[in-house]
Amino acid sequence: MAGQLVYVMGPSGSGKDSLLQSAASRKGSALRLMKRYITRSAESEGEDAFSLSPEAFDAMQARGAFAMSWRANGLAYGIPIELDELLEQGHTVLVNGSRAYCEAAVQRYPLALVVLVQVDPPLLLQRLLQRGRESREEIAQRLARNTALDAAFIETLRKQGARVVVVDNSGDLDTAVTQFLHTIEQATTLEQQ
Ligand SMILES: Nc1ncnc2c1ncn2[C@@H]1O[C@H](COP(=O)(O)OP(=O)(O)OP(=O)(O)O)[C@@H](O)[C@H]1O
Ligand SMILES: O=P(O)(O)OC[C@H]1O[C@H](OP(=O)(O)O)[C@H](O)[C@@H]1O
Repeated sequence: MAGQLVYVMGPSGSGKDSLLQSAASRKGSALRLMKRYITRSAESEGEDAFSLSPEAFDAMQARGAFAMSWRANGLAYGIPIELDELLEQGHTVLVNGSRAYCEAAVQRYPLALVVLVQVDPPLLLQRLLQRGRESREEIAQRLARNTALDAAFIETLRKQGARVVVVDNSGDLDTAVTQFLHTIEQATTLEQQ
């Protein structure tokens, strides 16, 4: 595949969606952002995703409509198979991924650039509460997930040969977007050498 997959992951509330939306909409950006299928009601605040029922999700999965899919936080997530077409065409494509699915993603796309978005832990809770998409109990469950998905797994990924970089989003979003874009530019330049 001639294109570059950029697989972005990180704790809930770390700013993956904000970062991806801002990066893809920066003036002159040629980046493509995959719109996800999520079994979440369309009324929920948040990213621009296709919302569907669990039954419809299963049917799509069965007919091979997803390039990648996973379940987390009581929801199912799917990345449309059109991802492969965009990569074949040579595009740089951004995907909002899951840490738990990362190893499988790298197995399927060994040249993927994996970006871990991090935020100082006290800020995470604050941002999730301010966003107000989940109940307090759901937020607590999302934070508890971080203990199991401790950043130590990054080392395991690197040992397996994956390209993993960290972007800190504890400051203002614009700074993180600039760092993110710089990282992608560097990775794609290196790839072409
Ligand atoms: N740098 C930032 N400074 C202040 N607020 C931010 C920053 N980045 C993101 N936010 C806010 O933090 C909240 C969480 O961000 P966002 O929804 O992008 O995170 P996420 O990683 O996509 O979360 P999830 O995985 O749960 O969907 C949002 O309300 C967003 O506006
Ligand atoms: O915890 P891990 O496995 O990294 O990610 C789980 C999933 O949860 C988040 O989605 P959202 O908060 O429902 O939009 C992520 O984007 C990911 O898809």
